[in-house]
Amino acid sequence: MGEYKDSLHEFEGDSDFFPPPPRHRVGRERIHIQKSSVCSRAYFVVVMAFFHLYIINIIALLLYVHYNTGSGEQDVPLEKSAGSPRAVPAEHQTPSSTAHLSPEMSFQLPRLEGIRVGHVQRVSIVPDRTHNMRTLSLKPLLFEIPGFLSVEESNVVMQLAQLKGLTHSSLLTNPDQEEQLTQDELFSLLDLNQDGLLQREEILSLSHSTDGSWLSSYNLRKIHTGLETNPSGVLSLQEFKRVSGGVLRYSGAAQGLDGHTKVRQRSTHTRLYLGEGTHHLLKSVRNRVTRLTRLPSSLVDLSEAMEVVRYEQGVFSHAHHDSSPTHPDNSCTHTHLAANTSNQVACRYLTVLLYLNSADSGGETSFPVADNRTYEEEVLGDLSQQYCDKGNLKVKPVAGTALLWYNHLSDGNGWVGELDEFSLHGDCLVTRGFKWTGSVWVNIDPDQQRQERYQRLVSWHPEGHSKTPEHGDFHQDL
Ligand SMILES: O=C(O)CCC(=O)C(=O)O
Ligand SMILES: [Fe+2]
Repeated sequence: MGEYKDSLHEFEGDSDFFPPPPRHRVGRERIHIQKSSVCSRAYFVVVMAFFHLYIINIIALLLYVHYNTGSGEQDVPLEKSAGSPRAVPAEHQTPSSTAHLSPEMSFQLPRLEGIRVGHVQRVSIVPDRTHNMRTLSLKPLLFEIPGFLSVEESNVVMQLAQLKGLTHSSLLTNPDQEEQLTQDELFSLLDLNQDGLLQREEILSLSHSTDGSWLSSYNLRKIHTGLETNPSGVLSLQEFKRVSGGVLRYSGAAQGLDGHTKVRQRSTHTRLYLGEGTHHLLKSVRNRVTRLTRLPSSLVDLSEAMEVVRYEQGVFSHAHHDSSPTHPDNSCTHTHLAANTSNQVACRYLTVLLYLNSADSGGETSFPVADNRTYEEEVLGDLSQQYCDKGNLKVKPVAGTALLWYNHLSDGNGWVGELDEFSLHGDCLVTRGFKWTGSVWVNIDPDQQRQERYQRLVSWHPEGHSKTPEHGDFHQDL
């Protein structure tokens, strides 16, 4: 402190040394002007700096909002171009626009974002209007789109299905076929990867067979318990026969809830082709699915035909997955032409389920483990109808509403990854009236190269040009 004072005094002394500035007005003003110009320059620099920062912030904010809400992108379908998805304005998209995957490009499948449960985003699936899409769950990634079809359009789809003719699934037409599947055959059906052993994933995923029959919860539990208590954690054919103890039956008419197989009964179905040459409404359904999912149209175009199902009162199906676990030994039913393996499984990357009417009562679609992280422990034993009462999420059928969910996770590189076990779902008992649905499955092989080989194969043309695939015959009778 003392030092400070001294130096201060020194300074004061020094200042006395200099003659005081002339005490006239002009001099004082000049000094004043110099000071204020320095101040205003500094002030100007600071203000400009803040102004620039402000502008930069605004630009950054606008960019953030643009890219995070997908504004502009939300309303357009994606088409593949030069190796990356490119936004194509809705009005430029034609029903025949195709986006072919090419082997030299590492294409990434666009995937919708759920953000959070209850989040609503606007989507454009038909020109000149938008729809609300609500996130129902994140695991599985599941959305609801009311008004995907108008009520009139839904009626037309039901009429088209009736015109085509609705049939019972082949195994169910003859109740005498009940005992026709032996345990060996059933084992072979369950053994998805055909390695001669039943793994837990196989039992979890294949409670659903391609013929529309379902294993009962009783049988599933029995097999699962046998598998869990087996030290090896898998079941050979002999072990399978031992644990299933002869009571196992696979197909046939319903046998009540006494623990035996109960199958989807009194439901009839047909397939409606969505490709070129079909009814314009069905082509429009395909285009809406393409625009909603933002997948390349070639993937949607080459997918299986829409399945229309009519459920009568008293009908339900057990919980199941629409797709199959990814396994190198499996080939997808849709791409097996381009594969060497003999084991074919359904590869359905996503499902778009259309409610064609509002069932009078019951008939909800239940996702028993949606967003439930404790599912492993509690669900498998409850794959019977109880999943309806206990299910985490139940969606009531409303005419024209569509559900979209992903049956597979992403593999982290923008392609199809593991089966999402949380996509387990089933339809609850229709307690009054009828229920009509249309299921559109987009088939994508988890093996990207095989998918590409397949697409090259089906779009091959004798003149050497790859053309829009003419696959009418190919899919007509799926
Ligand atoms: O009808 C439903 O609610 C679900 C139908 C379904 O899951 C299916 O057909 O795979
Ligand atoms: Fe399903």
